[in-house]
Amino acid sequence: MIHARGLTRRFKVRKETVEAVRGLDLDVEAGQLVAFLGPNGAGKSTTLRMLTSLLPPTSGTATVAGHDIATDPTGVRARIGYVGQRSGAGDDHRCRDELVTQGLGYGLRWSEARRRADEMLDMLALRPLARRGPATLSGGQRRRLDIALGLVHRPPLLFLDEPTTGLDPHSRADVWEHILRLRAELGTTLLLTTHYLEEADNMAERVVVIDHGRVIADGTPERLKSDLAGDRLTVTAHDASDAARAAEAAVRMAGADGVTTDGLTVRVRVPNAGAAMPGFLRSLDEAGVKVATAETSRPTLDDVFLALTGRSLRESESAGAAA
Ligand SMILES: Nc1ncnc2c1ncn2[C@@H]1O[C@H](COP(=O)(O)OP(=O)(O)OP(=O)(O)O)[C@@H](O)[C@H]1O
Repeated sequence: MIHARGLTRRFKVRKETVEAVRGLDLDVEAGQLVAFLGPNGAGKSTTLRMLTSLLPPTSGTATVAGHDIATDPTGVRARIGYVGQRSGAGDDHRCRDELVTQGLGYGLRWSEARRRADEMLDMLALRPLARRGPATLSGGQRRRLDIALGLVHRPPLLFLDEPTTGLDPHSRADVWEHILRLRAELGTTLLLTTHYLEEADNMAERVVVIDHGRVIADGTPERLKSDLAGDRLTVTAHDASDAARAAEAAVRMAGADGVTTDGLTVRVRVPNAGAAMPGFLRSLDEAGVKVATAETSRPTLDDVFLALTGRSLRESESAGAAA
């Protein structure tokens, strides 16, 4: 559905050149739900805008839904939906009229445009709001209307740029429920961007991590976490000498990696925490180490980002927000 090679975009800002996307390769098969995850300014939106043919690449090539973004942008646009960060709905028309107008814009006949508009209103639970103007909708309802507008011509591929940013947790869950239902019912291939680690982890079957315009990791959330971050065992020792001996025992443990001590707390990365903990506790007991608490933890996608970049995605986000 998407095949991109060496996709690159530079911007000239005064005398400086910003390399927004650097040599991106990407293949997305039909039916996948792919999340682009990365901090502010990583190049996620720029990539989406190139793949949707809204922005020409500086170099590189891509075919999207079988059409070349450079030589056949019209062919690309007819086969995709794009929901940008800013709402595409105007404020002058009622929701249903917006949808019908959008359908007509895609070359549908009147009767077909009306039928599709009604179908989308039902699918995104907007029917009770059909006669309202977009300006009167809540953030979550408006996002659902944007998604309906992106889907009115039934594209096989839908791009969503931060579909849930700025929404409260309830509305985010609601938008997700609709996205997942659309996918199940229409089989739409979905490529979306998000800042929310938990969303990418829970909802996407494939996460493409982007940083400084490059893909730095690509895989299922489970795979990324086990390959790049690993599970963790954490024990809190009774006193400093116990902590030192616990750290020594951790270093000797088979498969252990990255032992750190913080006061009385010793942390160690292992491939499978559940399997490793009983043996670790036995070795501590044999060494006469007194343990106050012991716990296992699974890594998050933030641990993956940290392992890859040395930065936390959450910290990069707040730094970006403050900038
Ligand atoms: N039109 C433009 N002119 C100049 N620089 C731009 C332009 N569009 C994007 N950039 C720069 O390119 C880089 C990537 O921006 P982009 O919007 O793709 O990032 P992003 O990952 O989508 O970030 P966010 O999560 O904040 O939306 C940033 O440094 C940004 O400032």
